[in-house]
Amino acid sequence: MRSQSWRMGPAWLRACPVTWRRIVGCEACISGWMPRRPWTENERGRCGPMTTQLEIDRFSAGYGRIMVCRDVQLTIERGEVVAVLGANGAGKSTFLQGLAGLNDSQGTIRLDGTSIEGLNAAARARAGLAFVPEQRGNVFPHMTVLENLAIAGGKGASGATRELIDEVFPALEKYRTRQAGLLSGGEQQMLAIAMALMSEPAMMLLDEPSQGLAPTLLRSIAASLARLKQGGITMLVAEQNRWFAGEIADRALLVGGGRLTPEE
Ligand SMILES: Nc1ncnc2c1ncn2[C@@H]1O[C@H](COP(=O)(O)OP(=O)(O)OP(=O)(O)O)[C@@H](O)[C@H]1O
Repeated sequence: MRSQSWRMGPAWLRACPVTWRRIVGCEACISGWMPRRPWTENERGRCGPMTTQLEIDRFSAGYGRIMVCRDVQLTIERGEVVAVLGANGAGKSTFLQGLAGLNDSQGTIRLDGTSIEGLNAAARARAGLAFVPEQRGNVFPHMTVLENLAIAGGKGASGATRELIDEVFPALEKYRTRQAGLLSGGEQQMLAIAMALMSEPAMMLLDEPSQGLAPTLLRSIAASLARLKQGGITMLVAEQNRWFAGEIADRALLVGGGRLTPEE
């Protein structure tokens, strides 16, 4: 959907200098999340530079010599949200973990035009690929919400990032001094996503964020991710829940038989 604001004003106003963003910007730049740079309309009608975020070519991922996903070719534009759908055991997690450098993989991966396939998981994370795993417990249970965020933030996230997290996950704001282990499963999932955001990643890889959530929390996390999408965050989301994927994704790919194919 094309943002209404793009239809306003003369063509020369279709830039996004920060001082004008509340007048002429689209939802993505109003969040303040996107970096300052010359803007153009991209294919999806959102405000943002027309740049490729992730490029994968002849990419395979698996365990030892067994490649679960084979010969994947995929391009994801900046600000795009792509869902990877498939049944249990189809290879969704293996694909995401392969991109994050957590299993055995081969092929080309370019993040913002820079090749990262030779890097280990920590270096890929530093390069801007934030992985949020499927299992709960990827928070430090004996530390408070604030301490978890501080650890994830390293040298310190920007004010805009902290504001975005507070806005998208108000429950975390409410429980900031509570131990993470005392949060509900859904709140721990929110914290895990917020921790990934604290590193201000170029792109997030989310492995089944809907898993095990009650319907109310499911809607809440879907709304949070949709808000992050409005903020221009690029995401690759492995999912089994088609409703959830449909709420947040621009397009979907199906995993099956070791291949990734566009969903019709
Ligand atoms: N560490 C591992 N070593 C060897 N094989 C594995 C390992 N982890 C997963 N597999 C196998 O890889 C295949 C794909 O598993 P994967 O977890 O990627 O599927 P999935 O689509 O994410 O499933 P689910 O939705 O149930 O999490 C399965 O056959 C699984 O048994």
